[in-house]
Amino acid sequence: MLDDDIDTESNPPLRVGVLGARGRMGIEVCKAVNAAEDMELVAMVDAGDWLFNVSDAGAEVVIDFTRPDVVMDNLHWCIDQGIHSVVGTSGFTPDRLEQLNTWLAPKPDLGVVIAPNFGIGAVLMMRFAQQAAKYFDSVEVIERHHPNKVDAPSGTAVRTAELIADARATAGMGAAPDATSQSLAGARGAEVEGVRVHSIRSAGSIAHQEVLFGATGETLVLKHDSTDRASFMPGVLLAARRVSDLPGLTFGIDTLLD
Ligand SMILES: NC(=O)C1=CN([C@@H]2O[C@H](COP(=O)(O)OP(=O)(O)OC[C@H]3O[C@@H](n4cnc5c(N)ncnc54)[C@H](OP(=O)(O)O)[C@@H]3O)[C@@H](O)[C@H]2O)C=CC1
Ligand SMILES: O=C(O)C1=N[C@H](C(=O)O)C[C@H](O)C1
Repeated sequence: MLDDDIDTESNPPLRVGVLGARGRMGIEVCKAVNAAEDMELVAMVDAGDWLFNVSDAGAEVVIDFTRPDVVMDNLHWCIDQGIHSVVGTSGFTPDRLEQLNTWLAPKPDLGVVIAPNFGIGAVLMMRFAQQAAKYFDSVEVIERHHPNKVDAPSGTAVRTAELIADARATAGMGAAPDATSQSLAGARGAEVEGVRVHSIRSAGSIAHQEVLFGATGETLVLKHDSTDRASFMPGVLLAARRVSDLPGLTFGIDTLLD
């Protein structure tokens, strides 16, 4: 559904390098790139491997699913090398995005696409949450992930909370009127721009989120489940195909879907 018209006759395959290639997402990305007729997987790099494997192999686009603590160094290197990047790794604060813009400034033709979530359903959930936000006084985000996730809250939950907070501010709404008092630290979750976010880590889970809205006499629950990491691949491949035509920094894949 997200496939572009792919002309494999006249165009040489897109040369792709994957960072974090031995991780949960990296393995899935390598599989998806290998299966894409218009792409060639030219480099697989994981912790301890030499980044220059990517440039030596002539990669045009790097796909990074590594860790929040290493992704900025990877991106700095890719930008220096003039390689476009598609990034799923979480942990992008406004400061980090500003830093990336500084690094990108002298490279006007280079593209970086960063998405908190490449799943189409998750992108729509965030969009719907943003639309619903101004109609409900109460809102909380509950995310659930596999037990080995390194960060909490998830990047998706943070982005969802930011979008909700923006929509509430635009509508002139204040903070949610609900009690924040707690007799045990953490019971009311973490606060992201005034929106409560709750993180669950559990065996048997992959990536799940609910956004719970409340108003007098009614609730609205937006729920999204990634039950397989394959769910992220159409979005990742779409971004890889488009990134060279998107100079500068693109945050989220919303604009690529419309
Ligand atoms: N945007 C999206 O749609 C999605 C985003 N994610 C995000 O992607 C990231 C990765 O998730 P996941 O695959 O589950 O994590 P994993 O821990 O399974 O994979 C990360 C891999 O990167 C490796 N790595 C560490 N440092 C480097 C480095 N400097 N260069 C290259 N590789 C390195 C790790 O090695 P080692 O284990 O030895 O450290 C590991 O193999 C997370 O931030 C997660 O939140 C996940 C799913 C979807
Ligand atoms: O670590 C994961 O698994 C995921 N990470 C991303 C996030 O932090 O939001 C995207 C998705 O939720 C899966």
